[in-house]
Amino acid sequence: MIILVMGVSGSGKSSIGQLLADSLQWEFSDADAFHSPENIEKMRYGIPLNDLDRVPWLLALQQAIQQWLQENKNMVLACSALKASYREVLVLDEERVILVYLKGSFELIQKRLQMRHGHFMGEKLLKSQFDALEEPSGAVTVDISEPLEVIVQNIRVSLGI
Ligand SMILES: Nc1ncnc2c1ncn2[C@@H]1O[C@H](COP(=O)(O)OP(=O)(O)OP(=O)(O)O)[C@@H](O)[C@H]1O
Ligand SMILES: O=C(O)[C@H](O)[C@@H](O)[C@H](O)[C@H](O)CO
Repeated sequence: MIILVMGVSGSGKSSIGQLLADSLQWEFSDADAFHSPENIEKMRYGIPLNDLDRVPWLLALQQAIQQWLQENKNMVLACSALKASYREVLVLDEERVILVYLKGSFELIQKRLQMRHGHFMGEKLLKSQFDALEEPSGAVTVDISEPLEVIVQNIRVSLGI
């Protein structure tokens, strides 16, 4: 099974995804590693990615997901997956690709991004992330104002794993 941890930049996908994977003793993958150098540069310069920029990235992720499913691998994938059309590319099997949505306010996430250093994605892009976000229906939704360990536990309880 693949747990796809989604949400805007700074919602905690990498932190929560890694902790969740550790607690389950599953592998963790971060969709940031699938971006082209051009996409990373764009974000570093504070330019939001558009739909076209995200196509090769989504297709590379789709290929990875397909392989994990074929291998019957248990994986946690951290990926923004902001729009419904992007999720359609990624959720290749509704029973085995499970969405976990990290939900939080603009203000809370902005504060966290202001404190985060050494990451190519700055606070400047947060508004564009919320503009692009189409909240998922039918996902496990968690409140990110809680401490990390509590969030991980809430996800595990909701998924029954
Ligand atoms: N529940 C939490 N409580 C306190 N701090 C948190 C929590 N979740 C995340 N953070 C902090 O908020 C910042 C953003 O988290 P993180 O980098 O995991 O988000 P992200 O969604 O992976 O971001 P991006 O998409 O930009 O890579 C980090 O500095 C992280 O330590
Ligand atoms: O779709 C997007 O705009 C991008 O995927 C971003 O969300 C970043 O990958 C990530 O969130 C920053 O690290």
